Parts: sequence; structure tokens; C-alpha cells
Amino acid sequence: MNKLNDVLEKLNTAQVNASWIFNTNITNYNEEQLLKETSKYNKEQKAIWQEIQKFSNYKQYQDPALRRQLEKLSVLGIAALDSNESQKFINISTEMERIYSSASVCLPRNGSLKCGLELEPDLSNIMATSRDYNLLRETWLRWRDSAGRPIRNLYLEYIRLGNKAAIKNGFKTLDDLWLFPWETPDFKQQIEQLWQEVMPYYQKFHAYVRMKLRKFYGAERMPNDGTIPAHILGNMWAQSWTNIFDVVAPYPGKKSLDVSETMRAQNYTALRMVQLSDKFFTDLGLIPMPGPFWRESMINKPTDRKVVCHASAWDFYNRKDFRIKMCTNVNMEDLITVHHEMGHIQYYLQYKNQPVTFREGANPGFHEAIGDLLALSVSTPKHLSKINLLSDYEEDHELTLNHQMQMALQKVSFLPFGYLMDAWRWDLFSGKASKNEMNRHWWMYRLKLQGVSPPVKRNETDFDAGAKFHVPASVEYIRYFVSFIIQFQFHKSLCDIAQPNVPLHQCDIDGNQEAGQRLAKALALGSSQEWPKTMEMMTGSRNMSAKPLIEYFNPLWKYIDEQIKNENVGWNFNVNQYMENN
Ligand SMILES: O=C(CCC(O)(O)[C@H](Cc1ccccc1)NC(=O)c1ccccc1)N[C@@H](Cc1ccccc1)C(=O)O
Ligand SMILES: [Zn+2]
Repeated sequence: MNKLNDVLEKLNTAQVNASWIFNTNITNYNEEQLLKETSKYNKEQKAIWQEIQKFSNYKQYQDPALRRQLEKLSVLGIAALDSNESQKFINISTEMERIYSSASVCLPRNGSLKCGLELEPDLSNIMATSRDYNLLRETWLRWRDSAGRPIRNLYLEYIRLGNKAAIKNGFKTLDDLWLFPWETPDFKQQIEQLWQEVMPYYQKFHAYVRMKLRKFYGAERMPNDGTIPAHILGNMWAQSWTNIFDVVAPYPGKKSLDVSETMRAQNYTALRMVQLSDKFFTDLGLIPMPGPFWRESMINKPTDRKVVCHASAWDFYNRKDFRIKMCTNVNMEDLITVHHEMGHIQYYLQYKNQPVTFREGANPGFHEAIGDLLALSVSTPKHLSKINLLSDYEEDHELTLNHQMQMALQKVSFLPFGYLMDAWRWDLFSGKASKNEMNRHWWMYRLKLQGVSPPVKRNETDFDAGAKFHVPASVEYIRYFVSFIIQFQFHKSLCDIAQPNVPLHQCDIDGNQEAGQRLAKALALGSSQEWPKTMEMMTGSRNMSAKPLIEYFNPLWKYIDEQIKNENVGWNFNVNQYMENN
């Protein structure tokens, strides 16, 4: 088996190298090279798969680790397609990613038209900082015209070929293939159950934010169905509302917890942000970033070439080379993202000696949760003041509520978006939703779960889901919904070790070696055992639970209940009102 392990390492290293070169320098040549490398990778994966078929009685193997590895290798994925369909699938996937990462728009700028504006940093900054209703709407619309629409027909092909691949792997449709790594037969039901648990809290939070936005923009700018227009929530996809903290803060006068200003004033750089995060990990007794990480990572947007700016963390499958790729802006939001990416790298470092097939998260949600988990401690006012990013700190009721609001704008607002991104894709792959109504189905979910509506009518030549990285990049999204739930379970468990008598929302595990050890043991296992066992190691329970998340925000729920006495919680929605009958 360790011979196979070496083969898998070399195979993955070659593929990741070609992918890194394309992602950090988008050229036709590098795209060609990546296409070649990926089809070679798929061919060799298929050869290995055929070899393994010979041990088809692997279920009888005594050694559980060996049996588990063979089980994981028994699903080939997209490579199961025959060579020309597999080639088509790879071409479509790479083309969608290139369109998204190269998209730029023109916007009216004091009288003239400014072109070449890109998502990072231009459009993201406008969505985050502008309070000009019309400029926000133009920015929202033109991004979808440039990045979403051109992907629509490619996506139809993607679904057709993806479903063929699923069938070749013995699944019904592509959503079943996507859910295979979760090893959880009732996974969709568990997700729906978690959503039902948190939905009432989200709806109250939505009512509070809607009330504040109505006061700020005027009632005439708010739809009468109780939804919030998607373009005024501080984010291109309305998935995280931290950038409208100033509009919704309970105590606006109080020191802002958005330390972006202070970071800039202290001449923070991307490197300093990464070093700060690395120190938090090592203070917990976790593994420091190795040499190649510091030499090879790309943490600033290059000025001389096109790159895929969306952040990611890379494992080169040689147990030495691990990198981050990120177009970092010096602000609080990106400080959190730096921790998110460093969490991925820490997981890589912890499980690097596992067999290749076990070099994954216990489940995909675990991998997304580690960095955010540590950022929960970093984001406390006490910790921010400890690292000199918050001055004249004194814990009082007002500061606590401002902090709670800041965190809810990041975590609570995200929950319905984290769910609907894959609820929509599962429905499309499984045929529950018609391919002629992809955009209507998208806005059905956006209205139903998120209570967010488009600022202009949409039609079926629009492809609004395609304007979010993970759709053209074929990256599963339910992992983030799971992460936002389990990171609070992990936080509660580690806080019970590190600061047992501190309220959960004020807990900072910084420097606690015992908490660090508990985490390291779980991470080192990779996916070598089923995730409920690793969940039990971390939290004492085998199940996901929204209780710690709800507990973390207890102070906020009380405050919001008082504030929304005269508000109708929730919204009604009629998707026809927002779709042009085409
Ligand atoms: O997409 C990301 C962060 C990028 C990533 O670290 O999750 C990245 C996404 C990606 C990029 C290219 C190919 C595959 C996945 N994931 C990783 O780098 C990664 C994924 C699995 C294992 C190890 C690393 N966050 C999501 C959700 C989110 C998470 C946390 C805070 C805010 C928002 C978003 O921005 O919508
Ligand atoms: Zn991630």
C-alpha cells in the first residue's frame, strides 16, 4: 500500500503544481498546460482505480485502515468519464473558472465611464463602503452581467456531464457523488434540522437589520414584501453583513470593533497579518508555518499578471510544501480570512504523515472550521486590545453588544446563504429543479431562506449563482454551513478547557496548550476515521448541534427582541414579482 501511496503523492504533486501555475498566472499557455496535466491525472487515476477493482473483495480486509483507504479509492469521481467526455468536462470547468477570475466591469465615475474594474479589490470595496443606493445597484448588476451570464450555458453542459460521471460511479446524480465524502446517509435531513433550529433566530436578526436599513435608506427604498434588497448589505452576495456595522451598530458612538482603520494606521501589511495569525497557532502549541510556506505563498495581488484572487490554501502532497494564495487587503475582514486560510494549512501540517487518501478533513466542514475557530478568540475585544488593535478597552454592556452585533453580521447572516448555495445545486443536479428555470430557482431560495431580493427584475438569461466563485469553480458550499455550526461546538469545548468561567462570547483560548493539544490530536487524524468519532473527541458528542452558536449570541437575542417590538418578523415572497416572464 505504501508503494501506492508514493504513486498517489507524485500524481497529486504534478497536478497541484500545474494548477498553482495557472491560478497564479492566468495565461493561455498555462491554461493549456493545466488541461493537459489534468487529463493525464484523470487517466492515471482511472488506471489505479482499475487496479484496485481487482481487490474488489476489500470489504473482507481485516485491517480497518486498509479497508477504509480502498473504500475511498473505490469512488473515482469525474475521471470515471470516458476520455473525450472527461476532456470536455475539464475544459468547461477551467473555462468557467477563467471567465469568473478575469471578469471586469465599467462603472460611471464622476461623469465618465471607468472600465477594467475587478471584483478584488475594486467592486468588493464599493459594495463594502459605498452608501450610494444607485452606485451599489449598478455595481451589483454589472458584476452579474460580466461574471454570471457568460457561464450559464457552460453550466448546463457541466450538469449533463457531471450527472453522467455520477452514474459511472454508481450514484444516481451529481449531488450524491458530492455527498459521498460526508459518509452520512441522512446528511440532507441533518442540515435541514440544523436550519430549522437556527431559522427563528436568523429571522429576528433579519428584522432588526431591515429596520435599521429602512431608517438609513428610507422606507421607499425597501420592498413592501419585507425582504431586504441584496445590494445594500455590504457584500456582493449579501452572504456576510459585517460591512454595514456602522448602519446597524447598537451603540454607534462606542469604539468601533472594526479595526481596519487601526490596522492601516499601524501600517499593517499582508505579511504582518499572516505572521500575527501564525503566532496565534504557535502560542497554542500548534505547528509553525514551514520555510516553503513563507517563500512560495502568494499573499498580495500581483500587478503584472492575472491571477485567481479568491483565497485558497494549497497542499503539494510532498509533506513539505504548503501555500496560501490570497489577494489580501489590509482590513478586518481579510484578517479573518487569513486565519481561515491558515486553518487549512495547519490541518495540512497536522495530517501530513497520513496516507494520501486520509489527507483530508474529518469531513469537509472540519477543514473550513479550524481557522474560523481560532478567529473567534482573536475577534474578542479583549484579544484585540491585547494585540494593540483596540485602544482604551474596558469590558462593558455597550462594548459587548457592539461585539455581538459585529459577530452576528458575520456568522448569523451567513447561515441561509451557506445552505442555499448547495440546496440550489442539489436540486439542479437531481432534476428537482428544471434547467429552464435555474435563475428563478436561485431567487426562490434567496427569497425563501435569506429574505433577500434582487434590486432589479431578473430573467433566465441571467445566471446569478454563477457570479459567486464556488459555482464556476465547482467548489461544494454546504461545508461552510456545517463549519459555521460546528466551529461554535469546538469553541465551547476548548473554552471549557481554557476559560471555563468566562461567558462563551468573551472566551479567548490564546496560549492554552491543553486546548491546543486537544485540537492537534483531532486534526492529526485527517479523515482516517469517520467524522462523528472525531467530533466526539473534540466535543464529547457525535452529533452536530446549533446550541453552542445560539448560546454564544444569548446577549444579542435579548437586545434584538426589545428592538424589534414594532417589526413584523419574517417576509412573504412571490418570486414572480422579481422575474421577468420571459
Ligand atoms: O471561499 C471561502 C474561502 C476560500 C477557501 O479557503 O474555503 C478555499 C475555497 C477553494 C478555492 C479553490 C479550490 C477549492 C476550494 N478552500 C480551500 O483552500 C481548501 C478547501 C479544502 C481543503 C483545504 C483548503 N470562504 C467562503 C465562505 C466563508 C467562510 C468563512 C468566512 C467567510 C466566508 C466564501 O468566501 O464564500
Ligand atoms: Zn476554506
